[in-house]
Amino acid sequence: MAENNQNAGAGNVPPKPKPAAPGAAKPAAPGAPKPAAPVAAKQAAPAAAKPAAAQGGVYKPPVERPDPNPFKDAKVSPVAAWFQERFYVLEPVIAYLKKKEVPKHRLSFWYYFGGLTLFFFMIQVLTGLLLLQYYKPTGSEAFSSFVFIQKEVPFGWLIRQIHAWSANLMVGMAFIHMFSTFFMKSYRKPRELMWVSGFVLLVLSLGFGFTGYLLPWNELAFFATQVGTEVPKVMPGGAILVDILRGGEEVSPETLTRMFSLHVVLLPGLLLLVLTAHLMLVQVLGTSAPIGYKESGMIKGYEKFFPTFLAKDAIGWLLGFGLLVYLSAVFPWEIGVQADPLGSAPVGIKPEWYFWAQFQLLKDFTFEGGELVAIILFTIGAVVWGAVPFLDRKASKEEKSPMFTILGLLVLAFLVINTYRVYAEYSAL
Ligand code: HEM
Ligand code: HEM
Repeated sequence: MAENNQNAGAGNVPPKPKPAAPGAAKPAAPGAPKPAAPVAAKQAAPAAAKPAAAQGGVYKPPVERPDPNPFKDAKVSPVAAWFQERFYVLEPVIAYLKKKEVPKHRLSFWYYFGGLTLFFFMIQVLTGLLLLQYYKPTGSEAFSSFVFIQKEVPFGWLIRQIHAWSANLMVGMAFIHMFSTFFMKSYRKPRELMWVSGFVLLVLSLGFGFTGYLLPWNELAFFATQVGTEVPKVMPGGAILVDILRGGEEVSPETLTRMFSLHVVLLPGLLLLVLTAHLMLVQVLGTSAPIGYKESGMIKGYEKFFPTFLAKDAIGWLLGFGLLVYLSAVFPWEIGVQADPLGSAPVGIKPEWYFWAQFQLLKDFTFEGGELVAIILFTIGAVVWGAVPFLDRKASKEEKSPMFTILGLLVLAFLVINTYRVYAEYSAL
Protein backbone atom coordinates (compact mmCIF):
# COMPACT_ATOMS: atom_id res chain seq x y z
CA MET A 1 0.00 0.00 0.00
CA ALA A 2 2.87 2.34 0.80
CA GLU A 3 3.90 2.27 -2.88
CA ASN A 4 0.44 3.19 -4.03
CA ASN A 5 0.32 6.03 -1.56
CA GLN A 6 3.67 7.13 -2.85
CA ASN A 7 2.41 7.11 -6.43
CA ALA A 8 -0.64 8.99 -5.37
CA GLY A 9 1.65 11.62 -3.95
CA ALA A 10 3.59 11.72 -7.21
CA GLY A 11 0.34 12.21 -9.12
CA ASN A 12 0.62 8.96 -11.10
CA VAL A 13 -2.69 7.39 -10.24
CA PRO A 14 -5.67 8.28 -12.40
CA PRO A 15 -8.05 10.53 -10.50
CA LYS A 16 -10.93 7.97 -10.42
CA PRO A 17 -12.00 6.88 -6.94
CA LYS A 18 -10.30 3.75 -5.68
CA PRO A 19 -12.01 1.01 -3.66
CA ALA A 20 -11.03 1.14 -0.03
CA ALA A 21 -8.04 -0.94 0.99
CA PRO A 22 -8.56 -3.70 3.57
CA GLY A 23 -8.61 -2.15 7.01
CA ALA A 24 -8.51 1.38 5.63
CA ALA A 25 -10.40 3.96 7.70
CA LYS A 26 -13.85 4.81 6.39
CA PRO A 27 -14.68 8.52 5.97
CA ALA A 28 -15.85 9.73 9.35
CA ALA A 29 -19.37 10.99 9.82
CA PRO A 30 -19.53 14.73 10.52
CA GLY A 31 -19.13 15.33 14.20
CA ALA A 32 -17.91 11.83 14.95
CA PRO A 33 -14.71 11.47 16.97
CA LYS A 34 -11.62 11.50 14.76
CA PRO A 35 -10.37 7.95 14.11
CA ALA A 36 -6.76 7.18 14.98
CA ALA A 37 -4.71 7.93 11.85
CA PRO A 38 -3.01 4.79 10.41
CA VAL A 39 0.59 4.98 11.54
CA ALA A 40 2.01 3.54 8.32
CA ALA A 41 0.16 6.06 6.22
CA LYS A 42 1.45 8.90 8.40
CA GLN A 43 5.03 7.67 8.07
CA ALA A 44 4.73 7.20 4.33
CA ALA A 45 3.37 10.69 3.76
CA PRO A 46 6.69 12.66 3.82
CA ALA A 47 8.34 10.14 1.50
CA ALA A 48 5.40 10.36 -0.87
CA ALA A 49 5.73 14.10 -1.02
CA LYS A 50 9.35 13.84 -2.17
CA PRO A 51 9.98 13.95 -5.91
CA ALA A 52 11.00 10.56 -7.38
CA ALA A 53 14.47 11.82 -8.37
CA ALA A 54 15.35 12.81 -4.83
CA GLN A 55 15.17 9.29 -3.37
CA GLY A 56 18.74 8.17 -2.63
CA GLY A 57 19.92 10.27 -5.54
CA VAL A 58 18.68 7.57 -7.94
CA TYR A 59 16.01 8.50 -10.44
CA LYS A 60 13.07 6.12 -10.25
CA PRO A 61 10.71 6.37 -13.19
CA PRO A 62 7.13 6.85 -11.99
CA VAL A 63 5.37 3.50 -12.05
CA GLU A 64 1.78 3.35 -13.25
CA ARG A 65 0.02 0.65 -11.32
CA PRO A 66 -3.48 -0.60 -11.92
CA ASP A 67 -6.03 -0.20 -9.20
CA PRO A 68 -5.60 -2.53 -6.26
CA ASN A 69 -7.86 -5.56 -6.27
CA PRO A 70 -11.32 -4.26 -7.15
CA PHE A 71 -12.86 -7.67 -6.47
CA LYS A 72 -11.82 -8.05 -2.88
CA ASP A 73 -15.32 -7.65 -1.54
CA ALA A 74 -16.62 -10.61 -3.58
CA LYS A 75 -17.95 -13.41 -1.38
CA VAL A 76 -15.44 -16.23 -1.91
CA SER A 77 -13.51 -18.61 0.34
CA PRO A 78 -10.37 -17.25 2.05
CA VAL A 79 -8.14 -19.39 -0.22
CA ALA A 80 -9.89 -18.13 -3.37
CA ALA A 81 -9.69 -14.58 -2.01
CA TRP A 82 -5.93 -14.98 -1.45
CA PHE A 83 -5.42 -15.95 -5.09
CA GLN A 84 -7.92 -13.40 -6.32
CA GLU A 85 -6.00 -10.60 -4.64
CA ARG A 86 -2.82 -11.66 -6.44
CA PHE A 87 -4.27 -12.53 -9.83
CA TYR A 88 -7.12 -10.04 -10.03
CA VAL A 89 -5.93 -8.84 -13.43
CA LEU A 90 -7.12 -12.22 -14.78
CA GLU A 91 -10.66 -11.58 -13.57
CA PRO A 92 -11.99 -10.38 -16.96
CA VAL A 93 -10.48 -13.50 -18.57
CA ILE A 94 -12.23 -15.74 -16.04
CA ALA A 95 -15.49 -13.83 -16.55
CA TYR A 96 -15.11 -14.36 -20.32
CA LEU A 97 -14.41 -18.09 -19.94
CA LYS A 98 -17.43 -18.51 -17.68
CA LYS A 99 -19.59 -17.30 -20.58
CA LYS A 100 -18.04 -19.64 -23.17
CA GLU A 101 -20.57 -22.05 -24.68
CA VAL A 102 -20.53 -25.11 -26.93
CA PRO A 103 -23.31 -25.58 -29.51
CA LYS A 104 -25.43 -28.75 -29.28
CA HIS A 105 -26.38 -30.45 -32.57
CA ARG A 106 -26.28 -33.86 -34.20
CA LEU A 107 -22.50 -33.66 -34.85
CA SER A 108 -21.55 -32.41 -31.34
CA PHE A 109 -20.12 -35.86 -30.59
CA TRP A 110 -17.03 -35.00 -32.65
CA TYR A 111 -16.12 -32.16 -30.31
CA TYR A 112 -14.82 -34.73 -27.81
CA PHE A 113 -11.85 -35.83 -29.89
CA GLY A 114 -9.67 -32.71 -29.37
CA GLY A 115 -10.04 -33.24 -25.62
CA LEU A 116 -9.23 -36.94 -25.94
CA THR A 117 -6.05 -36.14 -27.91
CA LEU A 118 -5.11 -33.75 -25.13
CA PHE A 119 -5.82 -36.40 -22.50
CA PHE A 120 -3.57 -39.01 -24.16
CA PHE A 121 -0.85 -36.39 -24.51
CA MET A 122 -1.02 -35.69 -20.77
CA ILE A 123 -0.74 -39.45 -20.14
CA GLN A 124 2.36 -39.46 -22.39
CA VAL A 125 4.04 -36.69 -20.42
CA LEU A 126 3.28 -38.40 -17.11
CA THR A 127 4.33 -41.92 -18.12
CA GLY A 128 7.29 -40.56 -20.13
CA LEU A 129 8.63 -38.82 -17.03
CA LEU A 130 8.25 -42.04 -15.04
CA LEU A 131 10.06 -44.06 -17.74
CA LEU A 132 12.87 -41.51 -17.65
CA GLN A 133 13.66 -42.52 -14.07
CA TYR A 134 15.02 -45.87 -15.28
CA TYR A 135 15.61 -45.57 -19.02
CA LYS A 136 19.24 -45.08 -20.12
CA PRO A 137 19.73 -43.64 -23.60
CA THR A 138 23.03 -45.28 -24.54
CA GLY A 139 23.75 -48.04 -27.03
CA SER A 140 25.07 -50.35 -24.33
CA GLU A 141 22.34 -49.74 -21.73
CA ALA A 142 19.16 -48.76 -23.60
CA PHE A 143 17.86 -52.27 -24.24
CA SER A 144 18.82 -53.62 -20.79
CA SER A 145 17.23 -50.63 -19.02
CA PHE A 146 14.12 -51.13 -21.17
CA VAL A 147 13.98 -54.83 -20.14
CA PHE A 148 14.59 -53.79 -16.53
CA ILE A 149 11.57 -51.45 -16.70
CA GLN A 150 9.45 -54.28 -18.14
CA LYS A 151 10.55 -57.01 -15.75
CA GLU A 152 11.98 -55.59 -12.52
CA VAL A 153 10.56 -52.14 -11.78
CA PRO A 154 7.27 -52.42 -9.83
CA PHE A 155 4.49 -51.62 -12.33
CA GLY A 156 7.20 -50.67 -14.84
CA TRP A 157 5.59 -53.00 -17.40
CA LEU A 158 2.28 -51.17 -17.01
CA ILE A 159 3.84 -47.73 -17.41
CA ARG A 160 5.76 -48.83 -20.53
CA GLN A 161 2.70 -50.47 -22.03
CA ILE A 162 0.55 -47.44 -21.27
CA HIS A 163 3.16 -45.15 -22.88
CA ALA A 164 3.32 -47.31 -26.00
CA TRP A 165 -0.48 -47.71 -26.30
CA SER A 166 -1.29 -44.11 -25.44
CA ALA A 167 1.14 -42.97 -28.19
CA ASN A 168 -0.99 -44.88 -30.70
CA LEU A 169 -4.26 -43.65 -29.25
CA MET A 170 -3.02 -40.05 -29.18
CA VAL A 171 -2.06 -40.13 -32.86
CA GLY A 172 -5.31 -41.96 -33.71
CA MET A 173 -7.41 -39.38 -31.85
CA ALA A 174 -5.50 -36.52 -33.51
CA PHE A 175 -6.38 -37.98 -36.94
CA ILE A 176 -10.07 -38.37 -36.02
CA HIS A 177 -10.07 -34.83 -34.58
CA MET A 178 -8.42 -33.45 -37.73
CA PHE A 179 -10.89 -35.08 -40.12
CA SER A 180 -13.91 -34.19 -37.99
CA THR A 181 -12.86 -30.51 -37.88
CA PHE A 182 -12.16 -30.74 -41.62
CA PHE A 183 -15.60 -32.07 -42.55
CA MET A 184 -17.33 -29.61 -40.19
CA LYS A 185 -15.23 -26.89 -41.88
CA SER A 186 -14.24 -25.64 -38.41
CA TYR A 187 -11.14 -24.15 -40.03
CA ARG A 188 -13.12 -21.40 -41.73
CA LYS A 189 -12.64 -17.74 -40.91
CA PRO A 190 -11.65 -16.73 -38.21
CA ARG A 191 -10.34 -20.18 -37.16
CA GLU A 192 -7.58 -20.51 -39.80
CA LEU A 193 -4.82 -20.52 -37.19
CA MET A 194 -6.56 -23.23 -35.19
CA TRP A 195 -6.21 -25.47 -38.21
CA VAL A 196 -2.63 -24.45 -38.94
CA SER A 197 -1.52 -24.86 -35.31
CA GLY A 198 -3.39 -28.19 -35.17
CA PHE A 199 -1.60 -29.38 -38.28
CA VAL A 200 1.76 -28.49 -36.71
CA LEU A 201 0.66 -30.44 -33.62
CA LEU A 202 -0.01 -33.48 -35.76
CA VAL A 203 3.42 -33.25 -37.39
CA LEU A 204 5.04 -32.93 -33.94
CA SER A 205 3.04 -35.92 -32.65
CA LEU A 206 4.26 -38.00 -35.59
CA GLY A 207 7.79 -36.82 -34.73
CA PHE A 208 7.25 -38.12 -31.18
CA GLY A 209 6.17 -41.49 -32.54
CA PHE A 210 9.13 -41.72 -34.90
CA THR A 211 11.78 -40.76 -32.32
CA GLY A 212 10.19 -42.87 -29.55
CA TYR A 213 10.15 -45.97 -31.73
CA LEU A 214 13.96 -46.30 -31.62
CA LEU A 215 14.29 -45.85 -27.87
CA PRO A 216 13.72 -49.50 -26.83
CA TRP A 217 16.78 -50.23 -29.04
CA ASN A 218 15.45 -53.57 -30.18
CA GLU A 219 15.91 -55.14 -33.59
CA LEU A 220 12.57 -53.99 -35.01
CA ALA A 221 13.11 -50.40 -33.87
CA PHE A 222 16.65 -50.34 -35.17
CA PHE A 223 15.88 -51.53 -38.71
CA ALA A 224 12.65 -49.54 -39.00
CA THR A 225 14.61 -46.38 -38.12
CA GLN A 226 17.23 -47.35 -40.67
CA VAL A 227 14.56 -47.58 -43.38
CA GLY A 228 12.80 -44.40 -42.19
CA THR A 229 15.92 -42.25 -42.01
CA GLU A 230 17.04 -43.47 -45.44
CA VAL A 231 14.08 -41.79 -47.18
CA PRO A 232 15.29 -38.13 -47.30
CA LYS A 233 18.48 -39.27 -49.06
CA VAL A 234 16.79 -39.15 -52.47
CA MET A 235 16.10 -35.42 -52.11
CA PRO A 236 18.70 -32.87 -53.13
CA GLY A 237 20.63 -32.05 -49.93
CA GLY A 238 18.78 -34.85 -48.15
CA ALA A 239 22.02 -36.66 -47.30
CA ILE A 240 22.92 -33.80 -44.94
CA LEU A 241 19.57 -34.15 -43.19
CA VAL A 242 20.11 -37.90 -42.83
CA ASP A 243 23.57 -37.25 -41.43
CA ILE A 244 22.16 -34.85 -38.86
CA LEU A 245 19.37 -37.25 -37.88
CA ARG A 246 21.64 -40.26 -37.62
CA GLY A 247 24.68 -38.52 -36.19
CA GLY A 248 26.78 -40.32 -38.79
CA GLU A 249 26.36 -42.34 -41.95
CA GLU A 250 24.56 -45.26 -40.35
CA VAL A 251 22.04 -45.72 -37.57
CA SER A 252 24.20 -46.16 -34.46
CA PRO A 253 24.13 -45.44 -30.73
CA GLU A 254 24.77 -41.85 -31.81
CA THR A 255 21.35 -41.91 -33.50
CA LEU A 256 19.79 -43.17 -30.27
CA THR A 257 21.16 -40.16 -28.36
CA ARG A 258 19.78 -37.79 -31.00
CA MET A 259 16.36 -39.40 -31.08
CA PHE A 260 16.28 -39.37 -27.30
CA SER A 261 17.05 -35.66 -27.05
CA LEU A 262 14.45 -34.88 -29.71
CA HIS A 263 11.91 -37.08 -27.93
CA VAL A 264 12.29 -35.74 -24.41
CA VAL A 265 13.48 -32.15 -24.89
CA LEU A 266 12.90 -30.50 -28.26
CA LEU A 267 9.57 -32.05 -29.25
CA PRO A 268 7.89 -31.64 -25.82
CA GLY A 269 9.01 -27.99 -25.73
CA LEU A 270 7.72 -27.27 -29.23
CA LEU A 271 4.50 -29.20 -28.74
CA LEU A 272 3.70 -27.41 -25.47
CA LEU A 273 4.29 -24.06 -27.13
CA VAL A 274 2.03 -24.77 -30.12
CA LEU A 275 -0.54 -26.53 -27.93
CA THR A 276 -0.81 -23.44 -25.72
CA ALA A 277 -1.53 -21.35 -28.82
CA HIS A 278 -4.05 -23.95 -30.11
CA LEU A 279 -5.95 -24.10 -26.82
CA MET A 280 -5.89 -20.33 -26.36
CA LEU A 281 -7.44 -19.96 -29.80
CA VAL A 282 -10.08 -22.52 -28.85
CA GLN A 283 -10.95 -20.44 -25.80
CA VAL A 284 -10.82 -17.04 -27.49
CA LEU A 285 -12.68 -17.95 -30.68
CA GLY A 286 -14.97 -20.57 -29.17
CA THR A 287 -16.36 -23.71 -30.77
CA SER A 288 -17.81 -23.41 -34.26
CA ALA A 289 -20.98 -25.00 -35.64
CA PRO A 290 -21.14 -26.49 -39.15
CA ILE A 291 -22.09 -24.14 -41.99
CA GLY A 292 -25.79 -23.30 -42.16
CA TYR A 293 -26.72 -25.07 -38.89
CA LYS A 294 -27.53 -21.88 -37.05
CA GLU A 295 -29.62 -20.41 -39.88
CA SER A 296 -31.64 -23.59 -40.40
CA GLY A 297 -32.35 -24.02 -36.67
CA MET A 298 -30.34 -27.23 -36.31
CA ILE A 299 -28.68 -26.01 -33.12
CA LYS A 300 -30.57 -27.53 -30.20
CA GLY A 301 -29.14 -25.10 -27.68
CA TYR A 302 -25.84 -24.29 -26.06
CA GLU A 303 -24.08 -25.67 -23.01
CA LYS A 304 -21.51 -23.98 -20.85
CA PHE A 305 -17.92 -25.04 -21.59
CA PHE A 306 -17.02 -24.65 -17.87
CA PRO A 307 -18.14 -26.84 -16.20
CA THR A 308 -20.72 -28.75 -18.31
CA PHE A 309 -18.73 -29.56 -21.45
CA LEU A 310 -15.54 -30.11 -19.44
CA ALA A 311 -17.36 -32.58 -17.19
CA LYS A 312 -18.58 -34.47 -20.28
CA ASP A 313 -15.03 -34.34 -21.65
CA ALA A 314 -13.88 -35.91 -18.37
CA ILE A 315 -16.32 -38.80 -18.91
CA GLY A 316 -14.69 -39.33 -22.33
CA TRP A 317 -11.29 -39.29 -20.63
CA LEU A 318 -12.41 -41.91 -18.12
CA LEU A 319 -13.59 -44.16 -20.96
CA GLY A 320 -10.30 -43.50 -22.79
CA PHE A 321 -8.35 -44.42 -19.67
CA GLY A 322 -10.34 -47.65 -19.29
CA LEU A 323 -9.57 -48.57 -22.90
CA LEU A 324 -5.89 -47.72 -22.38
CA VAL A 325 -5.50 -49.94 -19.32
CA TYR A 326 -7.42 -52.75 -21.03
CA LEU A 327 -5.22 -52.65 -24.14
CA SER A 328 -2.02 -52.36 -22.07
CA ALA A 329 -2.88 -55.36 -19.91
CA VAL A 330 -4.43 -57.61 -22.55
CA PHE A 331 -2.39 -56.78 -25.68
CA PRO A 332 1.14 -56.02 -24.46
CA TRP A 333 3.71 -54.75 -26.94
CA GLU A 334 6.60 -57.12 -27.28
CA ILE A 335 10.07 -56.58 -25.88
CA GLY A 336 11.92 -58.07 -28.88
CA VAL A 337 15.64 -58.77 -29.07
CA GLN A 338 18.46 -56.31 -28.65
CA ALA A 339 19.47 -54.38 -31.78
CA ASP A 340 22.63 -55.57 -33.46
CA PRO A 341 23.90 -52.95 -35.94
CA LEU A 342 26.00 -55.63 -37.67
CA GLY A 343 23.19 -58.19 -37.93
CA SER A 344 20.98 -58.60 -40.99
CA ALA A 345 17.49 -57.11 -41.12
CA PRO A 346 14.70 -59.54 -40.19
CA VAL A 347 11.79 -59.91 -42.64
CA GLY A 348 8.70 -57.72 -42.25
CA ILE A 349 10.38 -54.47 -41.21
CA LYS A 350 7.82 -51.70 -41.33
CA PRO A 351 7.30 -48.37 -39.58
CA GLU A 352 4.52 -47.49 -37.10
CA TRP A 353 1.00 -47.71 -38.62
CA TYR A 354 0.67 -43.94 -38.93
CA PHE A 355 3.45 -43.90 -41.52
CA TRP A 356 2.09 -46.81 -43.56
CA ALA A 357 0.27 -44.71 -46.17
CA GLN A 358 3.45 -42.81 -47.09
CA PHE A 359 5.46 -46.04 -46.87
CA GLN A 360 3.11 -47.71 -49.38
CA LEU A 361 3.34 -44.71 -51.73
CA LEU A 362 7.14 -45.06 -51.75
CA LYS A 363 6.80 -48.79 -52.44
CA ASP A 364 4.36 -48.16 -55.32
CA PHE A 365 6.63 -45.72 -57.15
CA THR A 366 9.19 -48.30 -58.20
CA PHE A 367 10.28 -46.59 -61.43
CA GLU A 368 13.58 -44.67 -61.74
CA GLY A 369 13.39 -41.58 -59.52
CA GLY A 370 10.02 -42.76 -58.18
CA GLU A 371 10.94 -42.18 -54.52
CA LEU A 372 11.72 -38.55 -55.21
CA VAL A 373 8.41 -38.12 -57.08
CA ALA A 374 6.59 -39.72 -54.12
CA ILE A 375 8.29 -37.35 -51.66
CA ILE A 376 7.52 -34.30 -53.81
CA LEU A 377 3.87 -35.34 -54.20
CA PHE A 378 3.55 -35.97 -50.52
CA THR A 379 5.14 -32.64 -49.60
CA ILE A 380 2.84 -30.73 -51.97
CA GLY A 381 -0.13 -32.61 -50.54
CA ALA A 382 0.89 -31.73 -46.97
CA VAL A 383 1.34 -28.03 -47.82
CA VAL A 384 -2.08 -27.87 -49.52
CA TRP A 385 -3.67 -29.67 -46.58
CA GLY A 386 -2.06 -27.27 -44.07
CA ALA A 387 -3.23 -24.27 -46.12
CA VAL A 388 -6.84 -25.47 -46.57
CA PRO A 389 -8.44 -22.60 -44.58
CA PHE A 390 -6.88 -20.09 -46.98
CA LEU A 391 -7.88 -22.03 -50.08
CA ASP A 392 -11.48 -22.80 -49.16
CA ARG A 393 -12.86 -19.31 -49.83
CA LYS A 394 -16.48 -20.47 -49.97
CA ALA A 395 -16.43 -21.86 -46.43
CA SER A 396 -14.97 -18.60 -45.17
CA LYS A 397 -18.00 -16.84 -46.66
CA GLU A 398 -20.25 -19.30 -44.78
CA GLU A 399 -21.16 -21.04 -48.04
CA LYS A 400 -21.07 -24.82 -48.48
CA SER A 401 -17.88 -26.02 -50.23
CA PRO A 402 -18.50 -29.52 -51.61
CA MET A 403 -15.20 -29.51 -53.53
CA PHE A 404 -13.32 -29.44 -50.26
CA THR A 405 -15.52 -32.15 -48.79
CA ILE A 406 -14.54 -34.29 -51.79
CA LEU A 407 -10.85 -33.40 -51.23
CA GLY A 408 -11.19 -34.54 -47.61
CA LEU A 409 -12.83 -37.79 -48.68
CA LEU A 410 -10.03 -38.45 -51.19
CA VAL A 411 -7.31 -37.81 -48.61
CA LEU A 412 -9.10 -40.05 -46.11
CA ALA A 413 -9.51 -42.78 -48.73
CA PHE A 414 -5.82 -42.55 -49.66
CA LEU A 415 -4.77 -42.93 -46.02
CA VAL A 416 -7.18 -45.75 -45.22
CA ILE A 417 -6.59 -47.79 -48.41
CA ASN A 418 -2.80 -47.50 -48.31
CA THR A 419 -2.69 -48.26 -44.59
CA TYR A 420 -4.85 -51.33 -45.15
CA ARG A 421 -2.60 -52.49 -48.01
CA VAL A 422 0.47 -52.46 -45.75
CA TYR A 423 -1.49 -54.23 -43.02
CA ALA A 424 -2.69 -56.94 -45.42
CA GLU A 425 0.75 -57.47 -46.95
CA TYR A 426 2.67 -57.64 -43.68
CA SER A 427 0.20 -59.67 -41.67
CA ALA A 428 0.46 -62.37 -44.36
CA LEU A 429 4.27 -62.63 -43.86
C1 HEM B 1 7.40 -35.29 -22.34
C2 HEM B 1 6.88 -36.29 -22.92
C3 HEM B 1 7.56 -37.64 -23.12
C4 HEM B 1 8.61 -38.23 -22.47
C5 HEM B 1 9.42 -37.67 -21.31
C6 HEM B 1 8.82 -39.53 -23.09
C7 HEM B 1 9.80 -40.45 -22.73
C8 HEM B 1 10.00 -41.69 -23.30
C9 HEM B 1 10.99 -42.66 -22.91
C10 HEM B 1 11.98 -42.46 -21.76
C11 HEM B 1 10.86 -43.73 -23.70
C12 HEM B 1 11.73 -45.00 -23.66
C13 HEM B 1 11.15 -46.09 -22.85
C14 HEM B 1 10.37 -47.08 -23.66
O1 HEM B 1 10.69 -47.31 -24.81
O2 HEM B 1 9.42 -47.67 -23.16
C15 HEM B 1 9.78 -43.46 -24.62
C16 HEM B 1 9.34 -44.33 -25.60
C17 HEM B 1 8.36 -44.04 -26.51
N1 HEM B 1 7.63 -42.85 -26.58
FE1 HEM B 1 7.75 -41.28 -25.35
N2 HEM B 1 7.90 -39.69 -24.09
C18 HEM B 1 7.11 -38.55 -24.14
C19 HEM B 1 6.07 -38.29 -24.99
C20 HEM B 1 5.68 -39.11 -26.03
C21 HEM B 1 4.64 -38.81 -26.98
C22 HEM B 1 3.77 -37.55 -26.99
C23 HEM B 1 4.58 -39.87 -27.85
C24 HEM B 1 3.68 -40.12 -29.04
C25 HEM B 1 2.85 -39.47 -29.64
C26 HEM B 1 5.58 -40.82 -27.43
C27 HEM B 1 5.84 -42.03 -28.05
C28 HEM B 1 6.74 -42.98 -27.64
C29 HEM B 1 6.90 -44.29 -28.26
C30 HEM B 1 6.11 -44.83 -29.47
C31 HEM B 1 7.92 -44.96 -27.54
C32 HEM B 1 8.40 -46.39 -27.76
C33 HEM B 1 7.49 -47.24 -26.89
C34 HEM B 1 7.89 -48.69 -26.76
O3 HEM B 1 7.91 -49.39 -27.74
O4 HEM B 1 8.14 -49.05 -25.63
N3 HEM B 1 6.24 -40.34 -26.32
N4 HEM B 1 9.26 -42.20 -24.37
C1 HEM C 1 -1.88 -32.77 -30.18
C2 HEM C 1 -2.90 -32.62 -31.01
C3 HEM C 1 -4.14 -31.77 -30.75
C4 HEM C 1 -4.75 -31.42 -29.57
C5 HEM C 1 -4.32 -31.80 -28.14
C6 HEM C 1 -5.92 -30.61 -29.89
C7 HEM C 1 -6.82 -30.10 -28.96
C8 HEM C 1 -7.99 -29.44 -29.30
C9 HEM C 1 -9.08 -29.16 -28.40
C10 HEM C 1 -9.12 -29.58 -26.91
C11 HEM C 1 -10.04 -28.50 -29.09
C12 HEM C 1 -11.42 -28.02 -28.55
C13 HEM C 1 -12.43 -29.15 -28.56
C14 HEM C 1 -12.76 -29.69 -29.93
O1 HEM C 1 -13.31 -28.97 -30.77
O2 HEM C 1 -12.43 -30.88 -30.18
C15 HEM C 1 -9.56 -28.33 -30.44
C16 HEM C 1 -10.23 -27.66 -31.44
C17 HEM C 1 -9.80 -27.57 -32.75
N1 HEM C 1 -8.70 -28.21 -33.28
FE1 HEM C 1 -7.35 -29.31 -32.28
N2 HEM C 1 -5.99 -30.47 -31.26
C18 HEM C 1 -4.93 -31.18 -31.81
C19 HEM C 1 -4.68 -31.36 -33.15
C20 HEM C 1 -5.40 -30.76 -34.16
C21 HEM C 1 -5.22 -31.02 -35.58
C22 HEM C 1 -4.26 -32.08 -36.13
C23 HEM C 1 -6.06 -30.18 -36.25
C24 HEM C 1 -6.24 -30.03 -37.73
C25 HEM C 1 -5.28 -30.09 -38.60
C26 HEM C 1 -6.80 -29.41 -35.26
C27 HEM C 1 -7.74 -28.43 -35.53
C28 HEM C 1 -8.65 -27.92 -34.63
C29 HEM C 1 -9.73 -27.00 -34.97
C30 HEM C 1 -10.01 -26.42 -36.35
C31 HEM C 1 -10.46 -26.79 -33.79
C32 HEM C 1 -11.69 -25.90 -33.63
C33 HEM C 1 -12.92 -26.75 -33.61
C34 HEM C 1 -14.19 -25.92 -33.62
O3 HEM C 1 -14.15 -24.70 -33.46
O4 HEM C 1 -15.26 -26.50 -33.78
N3 HEM C 1 -6.38 -29.80 -34.00
N4 HEM C 1 -8.31 -28.92 -30.54
